[in-house]
Amino acid sequence: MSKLLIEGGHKLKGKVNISGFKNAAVAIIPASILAGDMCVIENLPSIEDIHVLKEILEYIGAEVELNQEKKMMKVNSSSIEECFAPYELAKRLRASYYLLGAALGRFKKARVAFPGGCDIGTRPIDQHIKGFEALGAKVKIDHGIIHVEAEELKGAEIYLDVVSVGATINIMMAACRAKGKTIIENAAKEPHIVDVANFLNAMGADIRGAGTDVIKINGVEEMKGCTYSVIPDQIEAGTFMIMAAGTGGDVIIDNVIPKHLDPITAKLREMGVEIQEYGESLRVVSNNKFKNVNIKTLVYPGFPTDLQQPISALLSQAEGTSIITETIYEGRFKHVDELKRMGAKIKVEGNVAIIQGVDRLSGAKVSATDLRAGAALVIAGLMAEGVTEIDNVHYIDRGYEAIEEKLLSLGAKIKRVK
Ligand SMILES: CC(=O)N[C@H]1[C@@H](OP(=O)(O)OP(=O)(O)OC[C@H]2O[C@@H](n3ccc(=O)[nH]c3=O)[C@H](O)[C@@H]2O)O[C@H](CO)[C@@H](O)[C@@H]1O
Ligand SMILES: C=C(OP(=O)(O)O)C(=O)O
Repeated sequence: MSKLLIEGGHKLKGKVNISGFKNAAVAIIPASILAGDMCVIENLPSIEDIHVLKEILEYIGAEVELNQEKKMMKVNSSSIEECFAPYELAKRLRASYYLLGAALGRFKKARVAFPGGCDIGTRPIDQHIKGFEALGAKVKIDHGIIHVEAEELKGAEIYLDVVSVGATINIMMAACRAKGKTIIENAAKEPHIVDVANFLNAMGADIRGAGTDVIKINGVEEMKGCTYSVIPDQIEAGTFMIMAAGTGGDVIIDNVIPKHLDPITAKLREMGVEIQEYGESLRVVSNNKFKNVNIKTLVYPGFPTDLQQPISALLSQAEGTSIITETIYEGRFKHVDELKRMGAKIKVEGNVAIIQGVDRLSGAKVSATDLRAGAALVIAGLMAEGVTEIDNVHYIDRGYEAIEEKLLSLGAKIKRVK
């Protein structure tokens, strides 16, 4: 088991390159099986979730070559005959459920055990099921396995009761191979929805409207392989912006799509952080003094829930009282008890965290309870006086490529120990 040791109080300076978007990549890899052909996926982040997906695709019979140096994966899915992802594999990440939509589209059938992912509250899949059923599939849950099967998939109008990233992507994938037109209303608009739709279109799908709340998909008879490059990681970029701010740093966050970062940029500016935008990069300059702000997590283009935990670490050193309202996941405050070990003053009442800023956090032994909780603790460790020791680093490795190397190159004092 690895731990991260961080000596706080060092200003981050320099330039950091943002990797490919985890949440887009983990959908694009399963989506690649829709074609039954060779797909080349570029700009992949080197993170644990990608390795797990490689194992799953190989298990179901695909030929997969992952070139870490080139950040590229080749998937030849022509040899897959059916899709069964057992518990041991499916539970290792959330995105295993994308095999349902992709395999339903291609084979009209799939069996996938319930997915895993971060424990941040209840994560139902009723909207995925509603979408598959609307397309004509029968869905059965038996001994922890989700079975989907259709004689024929037919385009349908589907109104999502809840705006769901996963359900939007899953339905979009299955609908690519349905007969006729599917319309998803109240669809999610996150940047990775657009990226997955662009990838599917590059494979020959006919999807319009991704990025708005109405997505129209005309089913196609055939799809083909393609080469595609994943967009930069909005959440990794936001995390580094917060790290730069929290250390009173001056950092260029390179290889980003600044528009995707607008909700974070706006909040950091409100807190008094200076942010300049240049084409594909942002410069974050901070004087280490932060005004209190209120934040409500919302679907895109609102403030992303995935950055709620990281920014709460920063707010723990802001002037006065800040209030965070978490509207997406009721269990996303597990990091608060860990921040309290470091001297943060935070009270959680239901889905609201009331943060009373303190002058300085102090390094302590803490534990990552999930991916973004881990990121929050790294931020707290960088800001704190003394040494912070973070265990359960495997959560962080699920979603951040080479976090300590990137931080070391910016002047942080961080080391991984076994
Ligand atoms: C791999 C991936 O991309 N993960 C992201 C994805 O997760 P994920 O796709 O699982 O999250 P959803 O967008 O589906 O969930 C949003 C909300 O909808 C609810 N819901 C969802 C599906 C459903 O069938 N029924 C239902 O009620 C969930 O409980 C939650 O409250 O979007 C989340 C919200 O931006 C992010 O935190 C995750 O990082
Ligand atoms: C919650 C997250 O991931 P997942 O949905 O893969 O658990 C995340 O990326 O913050």
